[in-house]
Amino acid sequence: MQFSLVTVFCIIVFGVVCHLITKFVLKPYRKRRYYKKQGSSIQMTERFYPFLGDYKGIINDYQDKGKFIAHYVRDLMLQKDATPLYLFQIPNMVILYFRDVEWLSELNKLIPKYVDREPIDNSGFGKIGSTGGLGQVRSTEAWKKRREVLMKTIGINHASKFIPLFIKHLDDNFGVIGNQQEISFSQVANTSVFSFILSLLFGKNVLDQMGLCNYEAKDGSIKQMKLYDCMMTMSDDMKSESLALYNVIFPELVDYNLGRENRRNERNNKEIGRVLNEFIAQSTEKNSVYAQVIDELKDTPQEQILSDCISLLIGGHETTFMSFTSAVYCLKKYPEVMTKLIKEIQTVVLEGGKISPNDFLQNFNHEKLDEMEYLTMFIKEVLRLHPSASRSLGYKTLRPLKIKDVMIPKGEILAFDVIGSLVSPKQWKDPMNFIPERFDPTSEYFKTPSGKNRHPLSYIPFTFGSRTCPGRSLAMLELKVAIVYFMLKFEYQIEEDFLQNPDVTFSIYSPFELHMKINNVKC
Ligand code: HEM
Repeated sequence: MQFSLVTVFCIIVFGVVCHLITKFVLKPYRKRRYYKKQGSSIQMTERFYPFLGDYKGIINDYQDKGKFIAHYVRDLMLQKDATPLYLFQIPNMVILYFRDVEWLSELNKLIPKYVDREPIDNSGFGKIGSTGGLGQVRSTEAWKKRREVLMKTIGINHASKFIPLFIKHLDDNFGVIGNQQEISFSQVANTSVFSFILSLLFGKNVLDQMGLCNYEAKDGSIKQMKLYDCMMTMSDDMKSESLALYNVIFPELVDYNLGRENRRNERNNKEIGRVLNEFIAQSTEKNSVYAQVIDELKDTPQEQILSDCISLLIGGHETTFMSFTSAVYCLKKYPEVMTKLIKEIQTVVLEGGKISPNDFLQNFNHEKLDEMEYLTMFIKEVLRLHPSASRSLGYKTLRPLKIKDVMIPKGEILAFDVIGSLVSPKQWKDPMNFIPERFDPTSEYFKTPSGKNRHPLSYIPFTFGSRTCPGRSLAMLELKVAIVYFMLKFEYQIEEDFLQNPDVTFSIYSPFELHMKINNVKC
């Protein structure tokens, strides 16, 4: 009996070891060989490790040196031998990055019939409220209808009506800052954008009326926190867990909430859902996006609309405040750009001194924003060189496909390489230089280095096609308002070393925070 138990145990261990070796060594190597045979269109790392794939090399080269991991992908694009595709492999995950306009164009034709959304970001912040919201589900007819209604509610024709609400949230957070104060700009921008999006989605009084979350800390103690603080703390918890080696090797641990930390994250995640649900159940707000969509889509379950709104909250928060932060950083880094923007604010917004900054901020005239051509070019350049989302969400091939000369099997994860595409030396002159004029048709930088017109898919900070960012118009408006607001109100100073550090960027997962000193509060 004893012998047979030992035998069974040995067989099980042997089986598990064989399974792990197949899954983490043989299959990844086979996949690599498969794509190598597909021709020269696909680049992959030279240092590929059993069990770890590309992970170790990238961590060594980037994370450990305090650099932003996505710059690894961007820097590949700047190499002479850059190929249209890049294969990124970590143990249980393979992503084929598309970064050439012709290939992106081919991919676009296949979405959503043959290639559709696959939620692969479940280990990071994407997991918060991941109950199958707008950005996490397949492109069904029902999804399309909900997306249309949500976009109509937050889209450009309506977005300008949210300006007073946004200014109020900017005032609540920036208005308390005094002369000579040292601040974490990232923190203040983060809170402003989050509280605005939350109010827009669920109601003006959401922050006063919403209950507290019972956040479970690492040591098991429970802390009562406001929703915002809870989400931010959880975001940090989840980001650090998503980079933990055991979760990278076994993403199932995250999927099924196994392990102490993953279980704790899941409990905290549910707590956020509970607080939001409680608030919605007792809210009488009629003008919120949530209430309007409920009103229009009577047949759609309310939980679905709540999940969609959480998708908007998550999609529209970090991306936007990070871009705002990059903009303020770039203005100090490139003083000539700051001078041009100040001039435009003086002429267009303040009408050469006829209007005072205070008056303008109290009666924000959004039509003036449309006249600010330099501001628009500046924001476009910020989003090009500092995209806050460095790649698209995941797309999955629903059947084997041939794109140009490459056969891609069913079930492969594809992504738009946003950060790489935006510096493609074929499309952009001096791609690493910050030149807002490259969006001015009269500028020499408007064309490609070979003098042609740039391909429409060369500029993809929000990607394109049927799954493009639904919040892009709102985001552009928010950025314009926030930048003009900040410039009218403050003179500021950023440490020179930080300004000169070429690695600094503000993006999801980037390791930087912007600190500054306020030299003067102007109004
Ligand atoms: C500067 C700000 C923003 C940037 C750079 C940005 C960028 C992106 C990118 C790259 C994607 C992935 C698209 C794809 O997978 O092809 C995306 C998706 C998404 N974004 Fe944004 N975004 C921003 C602001 C917003 C805002 C303000 C909202 C909502 C209020 C929002 C909501 C979403 C949602 C819901 C998705 C998923 C779309 C889907 O799968 O159908 N984003 N965004």
